[in-house]
Amino acid sequence: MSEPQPDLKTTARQVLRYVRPYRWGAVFTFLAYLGAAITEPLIPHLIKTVFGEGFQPDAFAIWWVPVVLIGLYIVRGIFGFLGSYLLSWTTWHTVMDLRRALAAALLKADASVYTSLPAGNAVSKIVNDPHQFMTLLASASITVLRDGLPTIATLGYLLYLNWQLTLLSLVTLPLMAFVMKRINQRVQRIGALSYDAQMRLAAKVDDLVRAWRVVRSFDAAPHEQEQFARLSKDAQQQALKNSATNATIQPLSQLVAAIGLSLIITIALYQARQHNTGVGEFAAFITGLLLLSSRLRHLSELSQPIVNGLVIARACFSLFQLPAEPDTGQSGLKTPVKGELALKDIRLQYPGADKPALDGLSLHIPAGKTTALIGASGAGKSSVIHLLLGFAPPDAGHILLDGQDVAGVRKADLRRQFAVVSQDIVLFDSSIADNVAYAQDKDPARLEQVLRAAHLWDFVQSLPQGLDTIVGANGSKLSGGQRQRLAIARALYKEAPIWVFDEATSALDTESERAVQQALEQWQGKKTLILIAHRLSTVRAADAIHVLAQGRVLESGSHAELLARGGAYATMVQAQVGD
Ligand SMILES: Nc1ncnc2c1ncn2[C@@H]1O[C@H](COP(=O)(O)OP(=O)(O)OP(=O)(O)O)[C@@H](O)[C@H]1O
Repeated sequence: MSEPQPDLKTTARQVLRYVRPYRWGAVFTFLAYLGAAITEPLIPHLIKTVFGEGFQPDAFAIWWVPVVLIGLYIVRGIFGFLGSYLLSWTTWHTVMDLRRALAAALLKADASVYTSLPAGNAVSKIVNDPHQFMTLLASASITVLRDGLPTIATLGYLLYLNWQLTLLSLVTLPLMAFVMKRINQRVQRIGALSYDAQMRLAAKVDDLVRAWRVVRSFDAAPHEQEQFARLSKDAQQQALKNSATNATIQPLSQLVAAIGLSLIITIALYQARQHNTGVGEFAAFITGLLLLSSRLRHLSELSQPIVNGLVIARACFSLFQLPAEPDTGQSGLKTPVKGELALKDIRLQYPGADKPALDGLSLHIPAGKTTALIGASGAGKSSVIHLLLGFAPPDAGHILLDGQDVAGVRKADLRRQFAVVSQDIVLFDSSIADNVAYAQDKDPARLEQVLRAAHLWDFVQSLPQGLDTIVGANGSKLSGGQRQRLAIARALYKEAPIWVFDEATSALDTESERAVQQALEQWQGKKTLILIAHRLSTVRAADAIHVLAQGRVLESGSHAELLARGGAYATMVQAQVGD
């Protein structure tokens, strides 16, 4: 996310693209505010009539004044309501589309993105930012409509009353424009710094929630509090700088307006004395001018929400620049997929790593058999799974599924063949049934079958809400073993020919693990099972065991064969038995 930032005009065009589908909302908002604006010059006109004619005995009936005035404000009120409701309608529809598009960009981002994007920042960018910048931009549009349209109307009326004087009153505009330009540049720079400071704060809060157990067990609350306070102070300082810059806008614009206004009133008064203009016309002109100057002041303060809003929009749109996961595969898989895998001379080096994770690895995983991958931590076992699922392409070598090179296969087709229980269990804050039948239809009979196989059925039955029990954020209401078993049930529920269990039973007691293994026997011969485990008792019944070391296969065979060989596997078994 360190590419050069687009300028704010590009960002503004991008925002407008999202508003375009709701342009009729914007058009009707405009019309409502136009209606309200048209009533504006009627006020000085009314004053002119009251002052100019109202004091003569044969003038209009007195009751006419309250009727017209109240009527005028009722009409203004209706237009005002419609204007602000329609603007909200347009804004919220745009926010919804923006959020959808941002979430879509995140969902198709490359796997590498997820190692560098803090979840808190993603939340902020997708949930908060669109609302925040659209609110700022909408408030700016309201000012444009509420103040811009009456400005034009009043200006027209003033030109009609006294065009020379009106033109003279516009001399302060270039001065105002110059002052605003200088301030805007500063608002833009400091706004971006303030946004970054807030993102760092969001990332910290994300850490605090995720790591609460570590924080407490290390008694590190004061340490975290101190770090949070530092980041928070940083954000506050940037925000204050931002406010200070924004706050200079008002006094400066008022000063410029006051200069212009005093000039005009003096000249108008002089003209009135010279030409003996009526009191009514003078009063109308000054009232109009005062209304105009306050409107113009509001308009001059407009740049602040616009620049601030666009700075946030630009930062939020950085999600659109995330590299999407490449999916160059064109073909599907030949069905039915049996689930035979072959890895040939595979090399994989993660970006930024100084040595390859897999280095000339070759493996054959027969269909319908249980294949175990074992080896020391960092040997490359999970990296094999990373590649099998197409999260990254190998730097060299080929992966074949049923003899077909997967490089040419569409990612979705490939991934449909795998059901994975990974080392880090991820559960959704939803019901047990939702977690098991994730993104699929719920079939009660199958739910029971897989929950029984995962040795979790009795537990689910004992819960008052049963399958509808909500498991909490990432399954926080379950024990470690229950979370693992739920993840196993989810994998079993998916109709995939290949199952991958990466340390899937590490949190289970021996008895539960054995029960799960026995239950899995009903699928024996029908599924390809890849087991990764540190606990060697978990893999001893596997059809083939491959020992990995430093990204390649060290030795392969069944439990008995490897024991007989007396190599690395035999040493590992002895060490664990010794333990
Ligand atoms: N995203 C990543 N970026 C950089 N290096 C990585 C990344 N993921 C893994 N590695 C490195 O690749 C090597 C192999 O890691 P891998 O996770 O495949 O090992 P493993 O055998 O599964 O280990 P364990 O038994 O501890 O899970 C390690 O040296 C690790 O540091």
